Amino acid sequence: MLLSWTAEQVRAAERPLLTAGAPLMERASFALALAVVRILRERRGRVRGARVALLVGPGNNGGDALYAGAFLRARGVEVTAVCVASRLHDEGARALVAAGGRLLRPGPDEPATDEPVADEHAVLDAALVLQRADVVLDGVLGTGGRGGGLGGVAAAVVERFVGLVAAAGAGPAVVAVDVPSGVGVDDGTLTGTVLDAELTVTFGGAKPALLLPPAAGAAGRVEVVDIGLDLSGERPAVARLEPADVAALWPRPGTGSQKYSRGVLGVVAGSRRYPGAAVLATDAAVLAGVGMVRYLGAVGEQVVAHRPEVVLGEGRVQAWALGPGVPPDDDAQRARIQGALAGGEPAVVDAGALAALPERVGPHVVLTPHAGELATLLTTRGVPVRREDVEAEPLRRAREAHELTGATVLLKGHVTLVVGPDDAAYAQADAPAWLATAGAGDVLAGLLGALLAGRSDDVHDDPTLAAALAAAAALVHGHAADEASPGGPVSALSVARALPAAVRHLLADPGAPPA
Ligand SMILES: NC(=O)C1=CN([C@@H]2O[C@H](COP(=O)(O)OP(=O)(O)OC[C@H]3O[C@@H](n4cnc5c(N)ncnc54)[C@H](O)[C@@H]3O)[C@@H](O)[C@H]2O)[C@@H](O)CC1
Ligand SMILES: [K+]
Repeated sequence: MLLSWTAEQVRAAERPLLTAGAPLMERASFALALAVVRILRERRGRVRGARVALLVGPGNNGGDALYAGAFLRARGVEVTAVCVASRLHDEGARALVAAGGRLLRPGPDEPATDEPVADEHAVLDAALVLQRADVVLDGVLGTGGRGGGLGGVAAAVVERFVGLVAAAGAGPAVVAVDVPSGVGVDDGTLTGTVLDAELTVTFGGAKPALLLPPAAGAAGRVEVVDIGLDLSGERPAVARLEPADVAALWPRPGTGSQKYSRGVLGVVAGSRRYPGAAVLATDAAVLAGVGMVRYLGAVGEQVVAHRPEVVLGEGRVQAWALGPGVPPDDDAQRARIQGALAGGEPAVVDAGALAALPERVGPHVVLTPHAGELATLLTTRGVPVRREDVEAEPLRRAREAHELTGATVLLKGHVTLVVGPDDAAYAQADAPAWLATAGAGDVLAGLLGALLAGRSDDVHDDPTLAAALAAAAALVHGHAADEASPGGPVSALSVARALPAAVRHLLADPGAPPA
């Protein structure tokens, strides 16, 4: 499991070590320099003679960059620090200069003030230094950053640099120091000017912004460096499940299992207008390995024609998948959905079922909206927001929906967020971009329903488990898409078809990357 901690949690963990004189910055900057050395070797074969530019802000984040620069000088790298704040980490700057590095000061502003930048030429010179480098280290702001992007000289230099790179069609590798400077470290917001990184080297533990959309998109690959912090007593702010975690969560049949003990999923989905949603949801549930699927709705014939395993009509179930392909004006389905939710079994509430959600439910109910549906849900509950607001602050909005409804909330997106009770938050980045296709959500609803049915008793005992299962479903969904069509276009039906292989691979060798 990849875990992340807030800026404050990391600061608190640093404190006792700093008091005891532990060389945290030395550890951080040495690891940072090694990461740069690896990139230089990959990019140009040798380290000596390479050019590295540092973007340096006023605090310890800049200090990390400056010390890393000094280490790189010792390996024969030409290092120039572009200092974009009036303050500077003095010892770091002295170490760099003593090692033969160069300091460039394009202007006097603080990194995020909106004051106009005086000297266009100095800004261009600084941007050219960055553009001509093999690697740029972004050390303007780290955990001390307040979000909202860069300002002042920092923004001017970064914008100019990005323009030069775009015009040239290629540029240096950008490595973010701890986090991309200017992101909302704890909430993952991404506004204003932020330099996109290819790699983020982060210290002591990942920060939420490195997992959460939209900021995670600016972080690139994330490398966590152990600098000796003890965060074991802290509750992580945001987690990301990895294959081994999913293997541990997945219900496996034993020799004594039969279809009822393995879980029966009730599916209320589809309509004459959208029969495919019922087919996809039931297909995914069957193929995810649930004991049995019961279908309730108007298109049973089509469902059974596609999946003869499905049973039609009412009966006992251990969990529900509700809503795919159900239009808001379908009173019969709406009544079934409300009846299902009143029964208290774990349930997935998707698409058309979101409008039938009672005022309050428990966390055993998992909502699976996309950003637009979450905006509608919040608006109807007195928090008027638009889709763009949800996309800008997905964690905050998913939390609001959890607080307003009581449900576990899975917010679909390129990175899927899951929010549940006790501040649980997961950010799963398993889905290839190709998975943004019609019907993919219906497959996820059936898949998650199967998982809830298989672990229904455990969810009753501990409703907080629903959030972990929802995150696991997001991971399996992404792996199935990769399995169905590695690196290429994928249809929802082929994702469902790939579920058995995806699950089999996860259970057999959870350490292996997806096919
Ligand atoms: N404390 C330590 O010993 C260690 C700190 N580390 C590094 O130190 C970083 C944190 O350092 P700092 O706490 O000095 O903070 P930063 O270096 O992130 O930021 C420096 C200062 O910039 C100012 N600032 C923040 N947002 C601003 C804005 N929007 N406009 C203008 N000014 C703004 C604040 O006064 C802030 O303290 C970490 O991200 C990490 O890179 C690492 O070296 C590990 C050890
Ligand atoms: K940074």
